[in-house]
Amino acid sequence: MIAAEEAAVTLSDVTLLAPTTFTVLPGEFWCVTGSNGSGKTTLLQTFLGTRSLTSGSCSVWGSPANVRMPPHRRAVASLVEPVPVARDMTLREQVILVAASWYGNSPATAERADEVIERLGLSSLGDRFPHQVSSGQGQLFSLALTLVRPADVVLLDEPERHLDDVRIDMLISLITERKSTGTAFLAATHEPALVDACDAHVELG
Ligand SMILES: Nc1ncnc2c1ncn2[C@@H]1O[C@H](COP(=O)(O)OP(=O)(O)OP(=O)(O)O)[C@@H](O)[C@H]1O
Repeated sequence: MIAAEEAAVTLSDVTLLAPTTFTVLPGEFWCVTGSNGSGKTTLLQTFLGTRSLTSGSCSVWGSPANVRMPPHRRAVASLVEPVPVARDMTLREQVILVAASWYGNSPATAERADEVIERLGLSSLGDRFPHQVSSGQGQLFSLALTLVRPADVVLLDEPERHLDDVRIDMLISLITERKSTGTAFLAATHEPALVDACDAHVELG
């Protein structure tokens, strides 16, 4: 489903991503590991299509990753760059809005959004505004906005950011359930629990 073939990024004489090759199949959860500065975010950006490769290739469903192409944007959900949020809408309203933009505005869509909110432990905070939650709760909100939409591939950059062990377990169980429906996950992480839960990982650096 997603494949890197000798994918590399250099800027002048700086190596952002050394040549990297791997393939993630539908329904697989892969982690990208490696020390700080080893190129994990850069790799996710190349699959997102926001960072150009200097050699090799990164493809989604056999096509080069290109954020300008609607089929690519439809296939790929991501929490790599900060997710834009509205200050004047509650968390629940925003998750429903994203779900409705993909599934249409219906009671079933609201139920779908509520389920993601509940699975990420945010039910009691649904009526709050983004500036009224903690850093970890804000991270869960960003994950809810990312996971509520359909996607063939989900790219996550350090999804464990600000989360405690209980919330990391919640995230793992949501990923595990979603991958069983065929969605592929690629997560850059420093979190051992995520690496333990994944099907395979690629180590950079
Ligand atoms: N715009 C840039 N110009 C030059 N070098 C850059 C630029 N952006 C990133 N780098 C360098 O590219 C390398 C890879 O950065 P990247 O953010 O992909 O690493 P990372 O593995 O995600 O790190 P971390 O674990 O700290 O998040 C780093 O050495 C970084 O300093």
